Amino acid sequence: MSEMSERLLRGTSKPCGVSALLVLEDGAVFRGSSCAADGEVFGEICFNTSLEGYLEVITDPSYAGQIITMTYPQIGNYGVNVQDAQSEKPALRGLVVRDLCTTPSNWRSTKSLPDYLREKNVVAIEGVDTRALVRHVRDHGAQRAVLSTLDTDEASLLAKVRASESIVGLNLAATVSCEKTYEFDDLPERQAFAVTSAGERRHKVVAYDCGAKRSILENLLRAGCSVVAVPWDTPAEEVLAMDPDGVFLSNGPGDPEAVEGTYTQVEKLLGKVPVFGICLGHQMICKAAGAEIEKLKFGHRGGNHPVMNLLTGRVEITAQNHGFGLLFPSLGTLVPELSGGFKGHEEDLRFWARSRIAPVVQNEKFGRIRLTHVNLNDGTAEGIALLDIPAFSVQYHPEASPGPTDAHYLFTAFGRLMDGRDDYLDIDIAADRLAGWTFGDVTETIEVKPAMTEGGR
Ligand SMILES: NC(=O)CC[C@H](N)C(=O)O
Repeated sequence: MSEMSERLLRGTSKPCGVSALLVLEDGAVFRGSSCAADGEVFGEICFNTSLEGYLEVITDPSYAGQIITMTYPQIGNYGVNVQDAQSEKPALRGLVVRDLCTTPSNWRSTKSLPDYLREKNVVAIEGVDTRALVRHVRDHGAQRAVLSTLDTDEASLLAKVRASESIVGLNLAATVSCEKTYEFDDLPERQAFAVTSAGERRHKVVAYDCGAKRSILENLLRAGCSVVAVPWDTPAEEVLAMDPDGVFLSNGPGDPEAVEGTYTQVEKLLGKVPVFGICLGHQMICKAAGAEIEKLKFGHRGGNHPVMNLLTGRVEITAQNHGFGLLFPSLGTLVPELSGGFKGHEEDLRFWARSRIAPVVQNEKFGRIRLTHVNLNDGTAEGIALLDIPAFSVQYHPEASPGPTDAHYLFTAFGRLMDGRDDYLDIDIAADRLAGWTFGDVTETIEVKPAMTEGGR
């Protein structure tokens, strides 16, 4: 066979590296070559369908405890721009790709992705049939996995993975939270935003950092907040003593049940100060309200998840990264007069999207809670708003990074909530975006720069 046809068969133009093995707990084996640091790592296998934004994914602290598979076949093409990183140190356990690019081309790139991964000691495998792997995970569900460049014996790795720790029940947020309280005041100029500087500081926000992506904190600055980040288990009394206008609950990794140190504090904060939660932060509000959280079969991770905003009927294309989700009926009993006359819960929440109704439940602790957002792919809950208390949250990522920016209006909404407005979620999403994410009331005209995607790519 010619060298070229061999390359075509392997789907990569690089010589084979050290052999590496990915073994799942159900016995599935995927062979490939080591393409970054050497080692043996254990974690939950998951996949992300984003077409770009690999550095943001790799550095998102929410991936602690997980081995990520990127479904896009070539990863690393535009190299590494450290400004895109969401944290200093990747928290993921390992990376699986079809083909890792060693010769990037982009004016913003300072190094290749394999060099960055080696520098950060991330174990990675390439040459894997990622389509087969993703189909396997979709059919058989998320599970424990081991990725090794040291041991290439399938039986030995299978025994090790079966003896490894599951992320269910583990408090991973504690491992990526900040150690002490700090002020976040760092807004690098990004090409993608018409608004490159922090807004006028109108609100003081205390942010629970359970592994916050920096772009979320940056967006709070753009939205006119000053931001003080506190560790995941900071007592509510300490937070209230700082006299904030609002409390933000960040994203974070792992099983929300295990993050009791946060949600028990959130329970005390709700009703005393406006609260906004994203992803794990959303789950913390749900847990504080006594709701049940389910583990999804294989999670939502990618940049094109359609979500309907039930208040407006508009569909947002959203960035997502979660493996657990709210069971909406567990929040309380349906209030028929606020739910289009319907008396019973629907398991598939797309029923409400089809009916164009944003149903309301009566929660034992916090009164009326409205379902505001529904995932149109699988009918799971994506957002809630408390009606008797100033608080709302979404399961997806309005900050994107990476992903579409349709949901940036939620940062505007948080500002309006802190202003005491009842109509805080009543925002013309398109106008909000076109204003270049001014995060204020969209009355002034602002020059919109042509690059409208995160990172200017
Ligand atoms: N990005 C996040 O905050 C993830 C939330 C949670 N750890 C989950 O996987 O469901």
